[in-house]
Amino acid sequence: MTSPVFIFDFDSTLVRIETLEALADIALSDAPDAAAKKAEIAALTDQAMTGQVDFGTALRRRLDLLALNRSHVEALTDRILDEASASIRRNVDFFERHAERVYILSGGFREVIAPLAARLGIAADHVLANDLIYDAEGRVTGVDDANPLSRENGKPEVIKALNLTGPVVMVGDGWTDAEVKLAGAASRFYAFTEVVSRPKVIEVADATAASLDEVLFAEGVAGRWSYPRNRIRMLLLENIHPAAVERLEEAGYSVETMKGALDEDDLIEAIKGVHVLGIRSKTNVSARVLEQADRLLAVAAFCIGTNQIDLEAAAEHGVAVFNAPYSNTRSVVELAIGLTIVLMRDVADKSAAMHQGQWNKSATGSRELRGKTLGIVGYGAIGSQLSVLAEGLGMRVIFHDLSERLALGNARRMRSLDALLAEADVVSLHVDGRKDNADVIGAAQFAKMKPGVLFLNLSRGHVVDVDALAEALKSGRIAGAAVDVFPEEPRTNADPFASPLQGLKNVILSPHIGGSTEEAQEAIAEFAAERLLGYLNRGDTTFCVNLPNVQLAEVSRAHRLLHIHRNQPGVLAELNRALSSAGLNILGQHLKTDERTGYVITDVDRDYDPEVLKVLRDLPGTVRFRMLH
Ligand SMILES: NC(=O)c1ccc[n+]([C@@H]2O[C@H](COP(=O)([O-])OP(=O)(O)OC[C@H]3O[C@@H](n4cnc5c(N)ncnc54)[C@H](O)[C@@H]3O)[C@@H](O)[C@H]2O)c1
Ligand SMILES: O=C(O)CC[C@@H](O)C(=O)O
Repeated sequence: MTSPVFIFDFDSTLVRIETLEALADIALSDAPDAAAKKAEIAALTDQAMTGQVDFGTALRRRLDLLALNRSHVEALTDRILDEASASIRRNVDFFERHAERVYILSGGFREVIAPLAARLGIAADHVLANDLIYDAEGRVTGVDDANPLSRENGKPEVIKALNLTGPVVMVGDGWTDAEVKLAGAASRFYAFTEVVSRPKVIEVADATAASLDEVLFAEGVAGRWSYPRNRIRMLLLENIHPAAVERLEEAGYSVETMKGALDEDDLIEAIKGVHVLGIRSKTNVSARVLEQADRLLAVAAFCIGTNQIDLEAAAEHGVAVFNAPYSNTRSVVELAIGLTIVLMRDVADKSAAMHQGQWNKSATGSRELRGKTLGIVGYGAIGSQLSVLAEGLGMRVIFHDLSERLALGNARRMRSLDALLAEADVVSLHVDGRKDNADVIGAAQFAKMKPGVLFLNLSRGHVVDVDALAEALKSGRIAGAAVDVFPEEPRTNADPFASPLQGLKNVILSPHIGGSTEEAQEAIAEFAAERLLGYLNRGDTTFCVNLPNVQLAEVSRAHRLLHIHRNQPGVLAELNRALSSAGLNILGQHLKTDERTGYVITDVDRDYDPEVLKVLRDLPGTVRFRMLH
């Protein structure tokens, strides 16, 4: 089959701007009547692009309004590469590979288009555009009237004159692009809507393309197993920072967001057709949810904790789970320090009293941090940072951890939890949320703490028996507590909150905000979005918490086969036998296993019989098979 000739419009298609509007911003930057002129130019662009004013008239009227000179045009030319539309930037490889069958056809100006054409590997004689005419002082006096592109219906005329052979595919956002198809100069016309969507153009188009990926997919250019990114649906719950949405959309994926968490039944409904789920700590991704998730490839916890996800069930379904293990740790540590000081000075109750009109200036029971012993339970990413900051404030630090951890500074490791509880003036919990950690601190542990101790939990709610904590506070054994996490937490800000700790003296309750700072949320969004992109685009499982971790480079001039299987004997041998009997040329292969799962990544030459893919999908032990190119 002859590969089609692709003809691309420039403005609002290859680039996300309209050239004349961008030139107006530059040329009219100091003009007193700039706003009115720009509005007139934008209206003329729109009228020309929807076919209400003929193109030649609109072009000349806009140039008259602008009073352009060479420096204005050069200023735009200099930055035009930065204006390339997102899906064009993603597919530079397509242009480079097919340059001899790609044309740029534009009512815009050749010199503005030239740098992007060069970047995409498109030869100068494949750039069909208007030529600006300058006077001796470098002022633009108009365009070359002999060029058909300066007139109404110029685009079809220029295409017909090329006498192209084989199918001709026109891609553009405007009416002048639709005219190419309507005049019979193109076999197929895609209304390109990534930058702007014009209903009148869509109406006459053969198909709508929200990105270049859609066009390539429909035309079978990138291989018939490719999948346009905008068809990959991502659902982000729990008010995830917009930086994630921005990054994922920029990469071409379709992202939907919701402010709160969903309960199991609502999540089961919402997850249908979703390829990627983003959550924080309040959405439970249970085995039942995973069972019903018909398209799910990955879950990202935009936080540290992953105890809300059934990691084993996810692995059994070949669903990769990622989190952001470090991005909010500093925020938690700062809050723990702040809360400790506030508890030591009883500031929260004193402040509440003052709001009621009571002045209680007293030093009784107020203490400095300096010289006190902080007992950290769980010396991981957060506990160990807290250790360093607390020592910096003059505290003595002791810690207890189930695993062997390097003691930082002068911190002392305690052999048992009991030994730590017996010595600490402040006990701060930073253990992970594994199920076994339920009620790690209960009545027996409170009884072992020093009388007058302060207690903090910023880890997970189920780790502490809250009724026992309430009793220990009421009895005065514990002088104060700060609790950020609870066994039952409201799913949204609109849901009610209840706890036996409410109303108790010197108790600070916070709504699970240890990691809720702008810095942390933005950093998490960026980190987790990158992990998702790495997995979707490259198969990279670095930081994946339930599949073997493999760090991978971009797929380059190869097809990448990703095979997740149960870790049972013989799968790799079977897989390689299938590849070799299909005559595939293997360019590279990685295998990583954990006790449950095997993950094989195989890069192969592009030429092979697609039937082999069916064999790989059906290999015994296969959990999931995916292909990238
Ligand atoms: N409040 C918040 O907003 C917030 C923010 C971030 C993290 N967190 C929570 O904070 C906790 C700590 O996070 P992290 O990133 O430091 O985790 P981490 O996994 O780096 O460290 C946890 C440490 O606790 C140890 N541990 C586990 N169970 C233990 C036990 N029973 N006794 C002693 N040690 C035990 C582990 O060996 C590990 O070293 C997690 O539960 C996390 O979900 C809360
Ligand atoms: O943002 C959240 O919902 C959870 C924050 C924190 O508990 C975490 O696990 O990182």
